[in-house]
Amino acid sequence: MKDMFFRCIEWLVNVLGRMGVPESHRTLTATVVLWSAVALVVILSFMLVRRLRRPASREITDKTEPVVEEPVVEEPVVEEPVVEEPVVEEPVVEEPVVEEPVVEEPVVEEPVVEEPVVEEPVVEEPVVEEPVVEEPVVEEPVVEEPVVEEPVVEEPVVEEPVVEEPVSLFQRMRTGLAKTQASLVGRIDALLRGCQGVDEELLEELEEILITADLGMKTTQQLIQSLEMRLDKGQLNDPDVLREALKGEIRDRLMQESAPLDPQRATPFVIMVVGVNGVGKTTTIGKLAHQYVQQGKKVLVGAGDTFRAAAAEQLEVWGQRAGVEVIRQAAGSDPAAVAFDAIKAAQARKADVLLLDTAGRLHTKVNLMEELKKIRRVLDREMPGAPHETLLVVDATTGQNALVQARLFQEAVSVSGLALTKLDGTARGGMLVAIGGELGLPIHYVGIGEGIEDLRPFDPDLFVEALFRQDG
Ligand SMILES: Nc1nc2c(ncn2[C@@H]2O[C@H](COP(=O)(O)OP(=O)(O)OP(=O)(O)O)[C@@H](O)[C@H]2O)c(=O)[nH]1
Repeated sequence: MKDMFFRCIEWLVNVLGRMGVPESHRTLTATVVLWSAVALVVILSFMLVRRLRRPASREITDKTEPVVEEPVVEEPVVEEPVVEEPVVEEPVVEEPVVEEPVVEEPVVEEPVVEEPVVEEPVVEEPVVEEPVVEEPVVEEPVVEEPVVEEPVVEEPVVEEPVVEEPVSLFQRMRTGLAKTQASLVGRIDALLRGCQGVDEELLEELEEILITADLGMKTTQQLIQSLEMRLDKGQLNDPDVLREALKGEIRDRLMQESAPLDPQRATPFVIMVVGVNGVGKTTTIGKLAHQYVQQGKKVLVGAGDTFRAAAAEQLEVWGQRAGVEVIRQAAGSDPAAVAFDAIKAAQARKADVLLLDTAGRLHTKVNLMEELKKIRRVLDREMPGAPHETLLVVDATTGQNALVQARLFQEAVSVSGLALTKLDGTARGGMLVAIGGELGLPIHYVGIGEGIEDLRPFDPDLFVEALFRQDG
């Protein structure tokens, strides 16, 4: 065996020599080749043996009959005693290994030629994004069912005619005259209540009540004299008759003097408005302007109160409310000059009515009265007969002082009529009768509030009824 091995080596060395392998490498190469061949033979043999053995085993497997699993009858397991046989260990005869001398030949390392790695370019296929085809959302139309509103059958509101006048005016008068009613009529009723008849003594007590209720001395005496005459004639035998007679006398006094303003008398119809500070002149002019505009008249307003700075502005406000033009000059200018401008403008613009405001500073009454006289002269010069009305505005809550004021203005500018303001307040109705009785002046208007509509023609009947009302 050994010889055969060395002979093979020799043979291989020769073959390698013929192949041109250098001598120094031949033996080693031959040894390696031979051992490799031996190893290859051994491996092939082993594989051949395994291949030959496999079919037999497969056949056995194929021929295996199906296992019929019989019911397992579990018999009692009789455990037999395990007789452990003694293991006879055979002596291992180790053959002596003959180590052959290893001839180490220098290893010639062949240069490793590394082949260049050719990296194939990665061709990135373009990602073709398929377009997302969004299916259109077909919104189904919301079919709103029509709300069938049942027709609201509004029953016709049958507005009953509200008879505002004279009811509301009467109510306001009643409220405004409550104080007078208590101090005058209330006391008269208390006096007459227990009386069986009417005599001089009763009339004297009545006289006292009238004087203290703002009717003034002169008016009171006139009234008592008239009642005494009736008593003498035997017409006053009952307290109720006396009450009705007094009521009639007061109404007559108010009625006698009352006369409506008549703007038809002249064009322009000039109304000069006078009165002391704060009685309601400007407000009354605004309300009057509104009334005339409502009647379809062309109205102009002259701001003759140049003394109080804010007076003209206040009048402008009322002018705007009523929709009329206001003729004015700077504060402090001559009121007569304003009167001149105003009447000229009224004539030029063919106004139907000219309302002229004036100052009301009573503390400089001499100057005031002179000023008012001058205004009158200017107006009369520009339009003979003007002013056609000189309206004295009196605050109904003033009492006896109103009578004093009225006398003053009457003397200076010959007042032709009255406008009684604030009758919706705590008016002193007795004073009204006094002014009418003593000065013989008609009461044209009453103011029953601060609104533009709150000016009413004076109605003596209504006034007396409100004053002499009996509660309950
Ligand atoms: N309750 C009530 N108030 C009134 C009435 N008339 C006027 N007034 C108020 O009285 C106040 C004075 O009114 P004005 O019109 O400014 O008085 P005036 O006389 O012009 O005053 P001067 O410009 O200072 O001279 C205001 O507050 C008005 O609103 C009325 O009839 N009833």
